[in-house]
Amino acid sequence: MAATSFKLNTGAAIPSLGLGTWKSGPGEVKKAVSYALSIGYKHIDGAYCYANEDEVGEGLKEAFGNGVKREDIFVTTKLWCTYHSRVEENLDKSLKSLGLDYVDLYLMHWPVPMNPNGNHERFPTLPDGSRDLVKDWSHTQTWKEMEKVLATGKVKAIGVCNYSVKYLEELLPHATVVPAVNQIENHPSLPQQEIVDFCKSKGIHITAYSPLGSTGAPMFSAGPIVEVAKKRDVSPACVLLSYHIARGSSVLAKSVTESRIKANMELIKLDDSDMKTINGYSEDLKKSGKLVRYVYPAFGVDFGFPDRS
Ligand SMILES: NC(=O)C1=CN([C@@H]2O[C@H](COP(=O)(O)OP(=O)(O)OC[C@H]3O[C@@H](n4cnc5c(N)ncnc54)[C@H](OP(=O)(O)O)[C@@H]3O)[C@@H](O)[C@H]2O)C=CC1
Ligand SMILES: O=C[C@H](O)[C@@H](O)[C@@H](O)[C@H](O)C(=O)O
Repeated sequence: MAATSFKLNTGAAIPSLGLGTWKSGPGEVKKAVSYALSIGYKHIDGAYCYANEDEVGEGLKEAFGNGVKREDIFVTTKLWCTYHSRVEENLDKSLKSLGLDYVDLYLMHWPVPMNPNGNHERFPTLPDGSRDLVKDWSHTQTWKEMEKVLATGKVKAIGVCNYSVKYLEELLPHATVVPAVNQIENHPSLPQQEIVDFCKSKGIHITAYSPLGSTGAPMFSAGPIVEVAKKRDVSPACVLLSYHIARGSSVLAKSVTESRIKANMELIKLDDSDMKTINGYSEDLKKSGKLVRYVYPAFGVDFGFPDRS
């Protein structure tokens, strides 16, 4: 059986599988959250930036009304870029929307501060259309603010997203608290082995996002995924999600479709031969410079990922 949870450096357990909520639209996400929790999901991943936390909160409320206990589930949300110097303020907004008094994990969404007083609350731009970034505030300062909210008890653990080895090497000398999690894009077309290994060596747990290749699940048709799925008599989704559990990572899958939310709960223990097939595919893409990164927002910043500057 595949592991159902992993231990964080805080001592808490993070469930292996979480329901993603990015791009889960109005009228969809309440139902998705409530349904997922009713069939046994234990982890909901949200973010202030997704602009749907009110409805995620309605889904949580419905689930609690149906007997799900707060202490039995794990809720993650994220600090948005326009709030890097106002961490507690952004956290309080998320908690209010979610209807919670704490989250289990609070993540810095991207290591890039954006103008808190710009022309848009979430996505401020300059006259040339580029993102309005703050140049005199560093992500290491943001981390110190994240550490402060840990002391309030409103978050049980803090972590980061979208951190390359380069950015982690900048952060760690300033950190009193080592991030519990680094949430990164991860799938066989973007294995990010160097970050996975680095995080392991520092006790930072990896959570994989966009495991299906994000919108439309394009990873389903990758040859070796289909091959392993046929061999194991499971779906491509099952292979793509189970791949992370085999690597010691947790994984987030987004869906607003009940049948898919349910299907994505099927996780198996991939064996060495399955992993060899998948890793061979990743190696070939790496050698030929064909790794695929589906999520790379237009910050105009080099995040230090070897596949993309
Ligand atoms: N920290 C960060 O910067 C980021 C975090 N994330 C988090 O990770 C989560 C997952 O990543 P995301 O990018 O959403 O993409 P996923 O890789 O989870 O793919 C989601 C897409 O796959 C479809 N899908 C899901 N399950 C199935 C299935 N069994 N069969 C067929 N299609 C399926 C969904 O369709 P449908 O919904 O229509 O059913 C949707 O179009 C996010 O929702 C978010 O919570 C994601 C990106 C960045
Ligand atoms: O979590 C999902 C992604 O990181 C998403 O929040 C960003 O891609 C955002 O839409 C942006 O454009 O910066």
